Amino acid sequence: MAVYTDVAADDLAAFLAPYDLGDLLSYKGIAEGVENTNFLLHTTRGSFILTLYEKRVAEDDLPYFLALMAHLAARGVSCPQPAKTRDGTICGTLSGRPAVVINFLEGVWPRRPGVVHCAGVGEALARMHLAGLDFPHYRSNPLSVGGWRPLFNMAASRADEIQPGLRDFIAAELAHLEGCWPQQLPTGVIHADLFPDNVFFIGDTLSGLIDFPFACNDILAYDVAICLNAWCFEPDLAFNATKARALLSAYQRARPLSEAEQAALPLLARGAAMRFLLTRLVDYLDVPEGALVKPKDPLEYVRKLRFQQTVATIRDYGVEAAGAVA
Ligand SMILES: Nc1ncnc2c1ncn2[C@@H]1O[C@H](COP(=O)(O)OP(=O)(O)O)[C@@H](O)[C@H]1O
Ligand SMILES: N[C@@H](CCOP(=O)(O)O)C(=O)O
Repeated sequence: MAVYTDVAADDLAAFLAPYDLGDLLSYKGIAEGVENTNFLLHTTRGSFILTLYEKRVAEDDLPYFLALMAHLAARGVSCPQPAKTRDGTICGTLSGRPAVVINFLEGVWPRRPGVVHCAGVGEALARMHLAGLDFPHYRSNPLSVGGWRPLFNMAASRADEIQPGLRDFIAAELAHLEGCWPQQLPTGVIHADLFPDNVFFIGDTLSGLIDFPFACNDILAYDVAICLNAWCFEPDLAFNATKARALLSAYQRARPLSEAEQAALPLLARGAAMRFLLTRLVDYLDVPEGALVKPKDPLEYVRKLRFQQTVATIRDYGVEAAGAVA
């Protein structure tokens, strides 16, 4: 359960008073997510999600992704919308944290993503990338290649507690990635955390995307690589080429990848695996006292990274190269 910050009922009632969200009937901490504190609110006007932003979200970044959610929704990408107070304010402060109320999105995230879900997320990701092309704001990605060494430095001295040799493994891979990270690929707005728990479905139909605090401007194909890692491995961490084909084909039907993007995909997937390995490692080694959270397993991403190191071309994902989109 991700609840880092407690909220007293009186404080919540005072926080909600300037909104037109009805009277608060109940609220409870949400047993999912690892980054921020989330509560499900029931009011006389319906259900809402209250998010208190924690350590990885700077208050200055909130306007970017709150505006992005409105921009995407206006272009047909289903995602929650922030509630406004009667004077038009979106973000407030609650229990000392920046806090926002968003509407409740119907659907459930797939606990065991199948091929149909991979196709759904591939298409939705491409549509999100296209919808973001005219988004007028810019936020660099603090968790791209330049942000990985500071994370490594935070965890390096204790990495071998998780797995002997992990420190040297990461050090070598990080040096490699820093030396050849691509600079010329198409960029735009990326979600940067589009894992299965951030994509809702009703039946087999995708109903919406949530959780935009990592959204930023970065290499579009890097977002595809994040999804390959998050969606196309089995619980035993075997790579599933059928799922990768479904995800990449659906993506490319909406937004074909250039030859350069296709060629870079294995490298981007190594970087994407490194990014989540590092944040998981840092979080695993430093769970805040009293926090209700189940940290995610860094070793899952060591295994995924080791797989991606064996991939030479997009064909190794079971996908035909440029032009031949299934
Ligand atoms: N708009 C929403 N509608 C319905 N449920 C939501 C919504 N936003 C978040 N949730 C629920 O809260 C959980 C955690 O949200 P998430 O945004 O992933 O957390 P975090 O901020 O920690 O990444 C989700 O898995 C989902 O169950
Ligand atoms: N997706 C990240 C963790 C952050 O995502 P959340 O949506 O679970 O808060 C990971 O798997 O490491």
